Amino acid sequence: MEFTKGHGTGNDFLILSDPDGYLTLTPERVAALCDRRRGVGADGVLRVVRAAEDPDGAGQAGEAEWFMDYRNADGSLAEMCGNGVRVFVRYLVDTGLAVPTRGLVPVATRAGVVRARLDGDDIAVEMRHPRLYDTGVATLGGLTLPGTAVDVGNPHLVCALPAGLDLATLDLTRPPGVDPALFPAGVNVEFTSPGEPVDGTDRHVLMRVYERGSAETLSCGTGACAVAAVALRDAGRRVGVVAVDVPGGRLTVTLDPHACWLAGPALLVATGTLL
Ligand SMILES: N[C@@H](CCC[C@H](N)C(=O)O)C(=O)O
Repeated sequence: MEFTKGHGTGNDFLILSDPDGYLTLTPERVAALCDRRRGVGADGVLRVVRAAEDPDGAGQAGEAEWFMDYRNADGSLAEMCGNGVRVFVRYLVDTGLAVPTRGLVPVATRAGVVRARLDGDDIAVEMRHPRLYDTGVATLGGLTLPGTAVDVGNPHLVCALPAGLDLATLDLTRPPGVDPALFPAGVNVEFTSPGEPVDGTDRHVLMRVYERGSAETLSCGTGACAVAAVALRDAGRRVGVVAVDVPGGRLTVTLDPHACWLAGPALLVATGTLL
């Protein structure tokens, strides 16, 4: 079977084309493919299937031809992946599977239909509006960090570091502790520090993330949306443009009362054959 490798700000994906939905992807198979020593290596798998041919996508087939079947590196399913959608759309357009209509490409996901717009190397996607719904804490080493629970289609806990604690010093080789009663299905945990002002933006945030099902990654698009919403809330705002710097580069999140746009580079880098 052929595969394509792509990434968005270093959040990397193995893309498998399965238009008619014949492929059975077990969690074990996904984990083996994503293994960085024994497999191809990736933070997750994007299976490209016609929405009508997948039970999770069929209800959206009237709005989007293609369904993003996203799996984390450990084989678990996730509802949404912001960088994944952007790379998915790059694949659809580059392979001719989709042609933008009025500049937009719709994609069905487990969190509903989202729409993406192409702009050179960048792809922007209109995500679900982040919903800040609770408070929680993450524990890491000896630290207990208060945070905000945010729903972006998938769950997040955004924790601002206290002044003086350097983001780079966090040990994210192990999962942060969280309250399982607040996050029964697990959670992606973002750690943030304020960044220097960036022209054309209202806020600048530095972020590292420990992703549910994939461990620390170089970037997380839904995480950036969650972080942007919390940064604006903390500034007493509901709308604005936020630059979110992740270890893999920069994402820009634009929030208005009705929409949340996530923008950044999305690139395909290789194709190959699975043996
Ligand atoms: N990296 C993704 C998020 C992928 C899913 C996440 N690990 C989860 O389980 O919710 C992004 O760019 O949003």
